[in-house]
Amino acid sequence: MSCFVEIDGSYLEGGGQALRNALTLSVILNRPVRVVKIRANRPKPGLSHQHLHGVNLLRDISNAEVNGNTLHSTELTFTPRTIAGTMYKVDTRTAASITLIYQMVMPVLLFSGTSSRIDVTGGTNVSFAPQVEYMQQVLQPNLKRFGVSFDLKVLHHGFYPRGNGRCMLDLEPLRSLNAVQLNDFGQFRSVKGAAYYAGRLPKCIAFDMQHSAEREIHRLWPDHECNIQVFKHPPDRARDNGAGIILTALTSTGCVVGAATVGEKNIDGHLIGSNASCELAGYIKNEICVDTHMQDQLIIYMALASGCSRIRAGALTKHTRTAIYVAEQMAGVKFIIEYGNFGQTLISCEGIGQRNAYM
Ligand SMILES: Nc1ncnc2c1ncn2[C@@H]1O[C@H](COP(=O)(O)OP(=O)(O)OP(=O)(O)O)[C@@H](O)[C@H]1O
Repeated sequence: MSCFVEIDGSYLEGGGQALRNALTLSVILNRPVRVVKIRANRPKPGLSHQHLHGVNLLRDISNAEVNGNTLHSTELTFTPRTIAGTMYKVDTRTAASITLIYQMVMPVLLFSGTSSRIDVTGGTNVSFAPQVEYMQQVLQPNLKRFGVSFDLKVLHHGFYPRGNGRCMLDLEPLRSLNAVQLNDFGQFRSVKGAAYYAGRLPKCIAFDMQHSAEREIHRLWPDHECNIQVFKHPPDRARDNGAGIILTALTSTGCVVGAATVGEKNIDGHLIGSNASCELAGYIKNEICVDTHMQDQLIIYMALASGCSRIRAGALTKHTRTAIYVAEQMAGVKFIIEYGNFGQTLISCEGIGQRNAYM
């Protein structure tokens, strides 16, 4: 009988997330894994640069035996041996998302015996991935509740198609993860945000994003603070053209929900600002504690935590269902979903209480 847990990479979302979560849990739980039909639902299936660099970084961290770690590979086996936290450096030479590489290795390094520093060159603000500012402003406060402490520095911003961004992630290990209760929205307090532009793009793009977003929030909540700063990344910190917006809403109970959009070709600043603010307004109106993108990113932490975590989210995304599928297969946990009004869901899970074997 095979000693590998088999994960179907085509299940539901069928993107890179099943692969990332499967390998991350494989290392933490020391369970060999085989991932088949990798990214089967994407136009170019198999491992792309981002996934391959993530796999190879995890291989180095865990001294794993890996088969199938080549570009476009649709199947791989991964047998981890250890967790070695220290300094690692990755240069993707593309605009591969830096934050998605961090998404893959961060939970693992929490269970190592020492502090780690991961220096990655790639894309800092690219579509279909968390922007670095989202990681700093939304992921960080949410993970803090689990007891996670990290510092993310952006040395250089990098956009599609050239990349050239560079970040440094410093991470402290922990003994175990706390369970979290992220189900009390409390009172909406304020919106903060940043509209940025870089390279040869005109500043009106950022002002359009700012005006549209502020107008929408002020229209709905005229008495609440809404402060969106406009700024240009200086040329020594961002060589190429790029623009985007990051908004966060804060509540009296410490919930932080975010909406972040990166500008693509023919950027319409008004449209970007209004899309991001409408998304954020939806969370505030429906008292959602965990935004659409944070949902799937917290599943792995809930599965590993000591005790029962509960998060109040909006409609479940395919990414979240995929993350739940992988966590249930790999860690033997069970996620319970309760449905409320206005598309709200309460996601709960009794975590396995994973202990750090190196501390
Ligand atoms: N605007 C956004 N803000 C924050 N997080 C985001 C945003 N867009 C996507 N994400 C997150 O990025 C991750 C994307 O996972 P997904 O599997 O789709 O990407 P991927 O690995 O690049 O694979 P693929 O290329 O197969 O789509 C998810 O965790 C998702 O929540």
